[in-house]
Amino acid sequence: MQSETVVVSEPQIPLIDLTSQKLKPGTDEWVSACDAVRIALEDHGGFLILFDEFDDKPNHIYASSKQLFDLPTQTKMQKTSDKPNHGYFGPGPLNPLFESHAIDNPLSLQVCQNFASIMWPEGNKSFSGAVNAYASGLVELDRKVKRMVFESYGVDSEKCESFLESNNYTMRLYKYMPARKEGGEEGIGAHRDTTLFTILHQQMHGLEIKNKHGQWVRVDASPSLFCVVAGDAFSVWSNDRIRPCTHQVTIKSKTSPRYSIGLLSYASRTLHPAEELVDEQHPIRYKPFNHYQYLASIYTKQALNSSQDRLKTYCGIEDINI
Ligand SMILES: O=C(O)CCC(=O)C(=O)O
Ligand SMILES: [Fe+2]
Repeated sequence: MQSETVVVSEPQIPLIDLTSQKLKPGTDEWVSACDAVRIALEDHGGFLILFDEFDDKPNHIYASSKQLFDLPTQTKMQKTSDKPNHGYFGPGPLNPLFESHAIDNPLSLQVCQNFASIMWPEGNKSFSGAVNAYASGLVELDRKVKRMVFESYGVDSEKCESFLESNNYTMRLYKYMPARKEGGEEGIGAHRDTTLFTILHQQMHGLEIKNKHGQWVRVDASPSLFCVVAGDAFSVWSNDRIRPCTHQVTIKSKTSPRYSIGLLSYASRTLHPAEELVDEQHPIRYKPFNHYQYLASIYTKQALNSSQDRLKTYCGIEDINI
């Protein structure tokens, strides 16, 4: 049953219902849903999902997130990462309202506990448990969506499972300070993610995604409403059948901070365009892709100042017919 709290202001982005009692693999409804997911991604690079297998975890995770962001800046900065773009971001001149933490491999309770013990020397079981449980629900959703895309493209399920095994997950917690201007303020500007997929959940509205008509679609907040956006790496796998979705966050509230959560997936092994998606009409578009090398390459000063398409610069193959 569709959750009563869901209101999508401008539903020009497909909304797919993956709530628990529906959609058993093998049924006609399942096959149509797989096609709907693929078409939404091909058309818009993203879509909205209703998913309700979280019980009351959203409240727990947001209470934990608030507790984390309330810590002193010095404490929060103690968490660093060897992986590019996987550390803590404090508010800066470019994004003055935005702050974010990354927890790499949140499916491991040990990792979540290690993170918590950097933030709270005595540990914080409630925090690590909430992050681990919410991440597990999001990973389940991510895998479901990817299986649906593979199935709709007719890619063998063994290949799909092997692809899923090679995905790395990072959970990001976000906080945005209230807007300082009448009419709202940019929380994070228009951008595309570098991931395979990013699954976003928000406690307060603010997320906007650009649909295939170039319109900004506002996504309302609800415990069971998620937004999937494809990132650069999925263009490589899909050989450009699926292009990344541009999105941004606009902060309207002048009183309350906005909290949101992202599950970001990365390829831990070299990624190649799927052979099923390469043919005469769709010549191969990308060379083998190393995700973490790619991240390291695009955050250099030179790359950040370049107007070229960052993915094509890194591993694009020129179309010999042009
Ligand atoms: O806060 C959100 O809803 C989205 C954040 C986002 O798009 C990002 O950090 O890449
Ligand atoms: Fe993003």
